[in-house]
Amino acid sequence: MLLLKRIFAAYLGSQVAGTYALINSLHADRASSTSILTSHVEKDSDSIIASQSFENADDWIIRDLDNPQIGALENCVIGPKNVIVYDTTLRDGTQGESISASCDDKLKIARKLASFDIDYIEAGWPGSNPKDAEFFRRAKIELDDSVRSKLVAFGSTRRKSVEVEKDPQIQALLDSGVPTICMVAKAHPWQVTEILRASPEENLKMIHDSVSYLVSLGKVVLVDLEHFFDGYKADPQYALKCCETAADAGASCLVMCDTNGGTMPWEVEAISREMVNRFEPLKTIGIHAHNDCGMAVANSVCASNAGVGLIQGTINGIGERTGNADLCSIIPSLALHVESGMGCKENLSDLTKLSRYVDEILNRTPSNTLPFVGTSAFAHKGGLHVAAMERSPQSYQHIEPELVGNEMRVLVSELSGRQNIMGKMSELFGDLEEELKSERAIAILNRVKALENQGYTFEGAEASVHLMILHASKIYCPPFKILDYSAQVYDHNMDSASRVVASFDGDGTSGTSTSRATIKVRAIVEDPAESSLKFEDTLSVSDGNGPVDALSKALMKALLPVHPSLKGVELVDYKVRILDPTSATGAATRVMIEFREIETERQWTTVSVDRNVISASLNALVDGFEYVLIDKADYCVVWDGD
Ligand SMILES: CC(=O)SCCNC(=O)CCNC(=O)[C@H](O)C(C)(C)COP(=O)(O)OP(=O)(O)OC[C@H]1O[C@@H](n2cnc3c(N)ncnc32)[C@H](O)[C@@H]1OP(=O)(O)O
Ligand SMILES: CC(C)C(=O)C(=O)O
Repeated sequence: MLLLKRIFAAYLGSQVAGTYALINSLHADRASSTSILTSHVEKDSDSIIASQSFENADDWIIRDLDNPQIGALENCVIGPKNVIVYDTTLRDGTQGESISASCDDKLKIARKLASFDIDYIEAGWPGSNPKDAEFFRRAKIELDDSVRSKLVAFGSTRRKSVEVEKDPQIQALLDSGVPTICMVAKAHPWQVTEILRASPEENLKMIHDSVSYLVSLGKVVLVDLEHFFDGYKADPQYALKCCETAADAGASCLVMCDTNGGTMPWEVEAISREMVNRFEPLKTIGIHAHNDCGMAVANSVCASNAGVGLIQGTINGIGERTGNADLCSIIPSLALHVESGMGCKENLSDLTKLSRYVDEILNRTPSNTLPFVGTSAFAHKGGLHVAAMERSPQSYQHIEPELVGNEMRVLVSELSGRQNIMGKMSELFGDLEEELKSERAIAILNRVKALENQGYTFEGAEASVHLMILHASKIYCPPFKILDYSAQVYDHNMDSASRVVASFDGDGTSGTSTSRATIKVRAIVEDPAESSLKFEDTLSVSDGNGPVDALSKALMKALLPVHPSLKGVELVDYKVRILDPTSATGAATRVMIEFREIETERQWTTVSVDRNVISASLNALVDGFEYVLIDKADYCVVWDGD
């Protein structure tokens, strides 16, 4: 107790009353957050005493949490067990190829990140373009004040021959109006002399002037030390000098950047440990890793293991070149495998939604293979895997998918075993007699393997697998079937504008081809007079942009009077793949069609293979319509013999 009093007295000295954290500086102890005591103290008051005893006075350091000029990031609890999550999707993420976000998009993503409780959201470079400046103007009004996340404006140190007060880019950072600023500074002597074309001393002055100016105006400043790891390896003294200059000027956090993404995890861990020993806990140490060697997540996790307190990254790993460290991997890895503390940990089950939302807003096709959040992250294909999963889900999963809001899936393909099919049968029919299930599963499995050998692929077409299982059951009756069909294409002007040569010798008119399809459908309908079901045949004709479009419309026209709910079904994708290109126009084609039901947003895909692309397309269309009707038809009839 006496010791504690002495430490506070020694450290507070001339300080004013305020909130202080007492932190054990022995890094080995950092894993335990009990080594940290935060206390509101009155100067010279005895009330600071906590009912804990402290063994070794020299191991304790006081951090002033009210004064950003001295302190590290506010309320940050450091150590491998606690991490501050810093998102740069809206800044470095948008530096990725083909990624562009409007101001509205950025606001939507910022709101989503805030609802996930990300600690810091780096939202853009206001000195770079009007859109980013507008973002900060609108964010002040449109982002809810109650969100815990802090918005960060990004910029660089002042230009080499410009006074800091007159640097327009620094002014834009101030104009952003946010209290937290992150600025990039060079930390590699070669980069300074060759790229900035400044002297090493000039660079230090640029860092000092820029940080101290912003801090003097009350800003909390993080410094992103560009090329830090390469700089540290080339000239550790200079890299550390850059850090010390930033720290002395009042920066709260020093972020080590692996800008070129070429540093290995063991190097990151060793250098991070040096930095933590030197600067923590008075300053927070952070990491910003790029993925050029595919090491960005590993590097970030290793840095955390060395005691780094802040990790920068982006959602889905988007960013310059091969991207940034993916927060969708780092957050769950640290939360679930390292058991680190994080502000957003409670929202972990929303992670998959967050990942897909960001892709949707940025108009990107989500990558299936993303760890934790991809649709394949918990998809099981190999027969042995699926059989083992049936006995215990732990056999081939590192976590329960629900923890990150994802789901387990079983794929059916030529690599399946009985269990892949039996699982699907249980989903469809509930409890079936085990022997019957196993017998049928083998028959279905053999058919799957034979069809995949012909070019079918079932793992992306679960609706077709579902139908195959139903059709194998003696009691299933499809709600309709096609009795016959024909499709024609008619063109009376081959010089129309749709030919590439039309601009030379055509008459410039638009395409003149017409496609027409005729289809005869037998559907099961209710007979109100008899209170029973009966078959009804309909012949329908439709024109379309091409023969497949005409067939799709004719089929819809025949089915709608019987099944009005089909009105809400649309085709969202139609893929054709030639399976044996050497057969040229006579090649077998695989058609995959993706459907969507607007009301429920349910999506499903069907597959068919045929040497005739029209037949393959019609079969996939029929399967798609049949699949959606299964849930809606509550009857079960056997066809009358034919
Ligand atoms: C590692 C990173 O990802 S850092 C972030 C990178 N992001 C971006 O560049 C996106 C936003 N950038 C932009 O909009 C523009 O590049 C701007 C507005 C910042 C600057 O545009 P311009 O004034 O036309 O400069 P330009 O893009 O050619 O950059 C080169 C200048 O920046 C200076 N510069 C580069 N890094 C720094 C730095 N850390 N501190 C100060 N100046 C720097 C260079 O010395 C050079 O100036 P000089 O010609 O006087 O020597
Ligand atoms: C500005 C910093 C953080 C950066 O993007 C990098 O060094 O890669």
